[in-house]
Amino acid sequence: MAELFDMKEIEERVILIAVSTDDEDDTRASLDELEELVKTAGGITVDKMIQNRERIHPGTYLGKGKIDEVRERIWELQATGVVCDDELSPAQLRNLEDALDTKVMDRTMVILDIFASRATTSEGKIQVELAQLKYRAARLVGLRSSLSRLGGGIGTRGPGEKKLEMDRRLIHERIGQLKSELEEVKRHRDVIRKQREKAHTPVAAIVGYTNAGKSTLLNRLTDAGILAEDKLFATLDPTTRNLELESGQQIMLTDTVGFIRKLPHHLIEAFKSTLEEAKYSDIILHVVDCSNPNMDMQMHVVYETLRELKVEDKIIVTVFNKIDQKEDGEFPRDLQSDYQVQISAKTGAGVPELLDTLEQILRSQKVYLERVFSYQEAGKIQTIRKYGELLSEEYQADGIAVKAYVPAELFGSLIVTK
Ligand SMILES: Nc1nc2c(ncn2[C@@H]2O[C@H](COP(=O)(O)OP(=O)(O)OP(=O)(O)O)[C@@H](O)[C@H]2O)c(=O)[nH]1
Ligand SMILES: [Mg+2]
Repeated sequence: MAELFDMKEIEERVILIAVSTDDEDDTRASLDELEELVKTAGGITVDKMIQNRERIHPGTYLGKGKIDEVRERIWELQATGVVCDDELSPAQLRNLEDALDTKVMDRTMVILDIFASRATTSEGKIQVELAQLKYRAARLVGLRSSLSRLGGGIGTRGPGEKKLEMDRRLIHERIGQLKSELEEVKRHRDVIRKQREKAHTPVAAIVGYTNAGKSTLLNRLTDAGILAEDKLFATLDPTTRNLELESGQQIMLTDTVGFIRKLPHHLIEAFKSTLEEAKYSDIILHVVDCSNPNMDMQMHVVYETLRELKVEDKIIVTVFNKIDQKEDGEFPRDLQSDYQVQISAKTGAGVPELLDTLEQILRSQKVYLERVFSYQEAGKIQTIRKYGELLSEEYQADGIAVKAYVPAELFGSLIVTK
């Protein structure tokens, strides 16, 4: 699919537009974020305009007066297009394009475009293409009437429409094909997950708003060598690395794609198997950029998205990151989570506390075991060493006295004498 902003030709200079239905500060923050998204996608923002309205205009997104104003600004600034901060309906897109006589894009298109340029693995590419096609298929239905209008009078099927019928069929065929490819990838993922479960290695998923510092944290903890950038959606594909804690306990850490407000629905659907990494984890590490003025809203979006993905009843550690950059001395709080730590993934401050917290959680999920194992049972002590935490072992005449924390599911097999 073609790039949204054609970087090879002249610069794309766009005006960002939003409709504010209640809190204007919030709309402004959302527009600032859209500017970042546009920049990441290769475009330049030349102006930002907000219309205060009771609700979004169902036919044209903006009201008539504002449309005239925007048209004038486009001319003054020689803008090449506009980007709306909400996902437009097919009709809104068409009407606004007609009214402004310029290229109209929306937030969803920009996000899809960034995802498309970031996807590197075949899974990522399949997921992006699927999301793009679904978005496009919906728009084609809308475009039909306008194109057939071009084709001829009432009752004549215009050439435009015939082509669209064909496009639509091809698109649906391709969607079907992509879906079955995704199924295959998913099966593979399930196999790996089962293996992990069998190995009794706990998994922690690193989630959070885009640009919070998730990849930087994983790199800090495991030398994962993942690209961490001051750009939105630097990471699309999940990376998993093993980490050995001080007690010898192993834990798998998975870095995931970041969340953002108004994350397009088709993207969530297409990226479900990637986003679901969090669902199959034992612990959620929620990384929050506590130097960001919109921290509260970002945390809210993360919780909402987790709910949407049905990630429930998990132990959550809120990792307040970038404390090195936080200006006020206030202590950030998250009332929704069980554990909280403050760190700087960049400088390493607070990381030992985070590791301690992980040990503490994993230990609390284990049961205490104190028993004398006969010498024939020495193999079981190996098992404890591997999956649990061996506190002490003492060689006595009648066997080996052991004190340890072991995973609950192994407890039964360790106390029966064979
Ligand atoms: N000052 C400071 N900057 C940080 C810290 N942690 C991360 N960063 C910076 O924040 C930016 C984003 O970091 P990433 O690790 O790529 O963030 P991410 O959450 O993985 O972002 P996405 O993959 O895009 O969702 C980078 O420029 C990092 O260098 C920190 O503790 N302090
Ligand atoms: Mg990342």
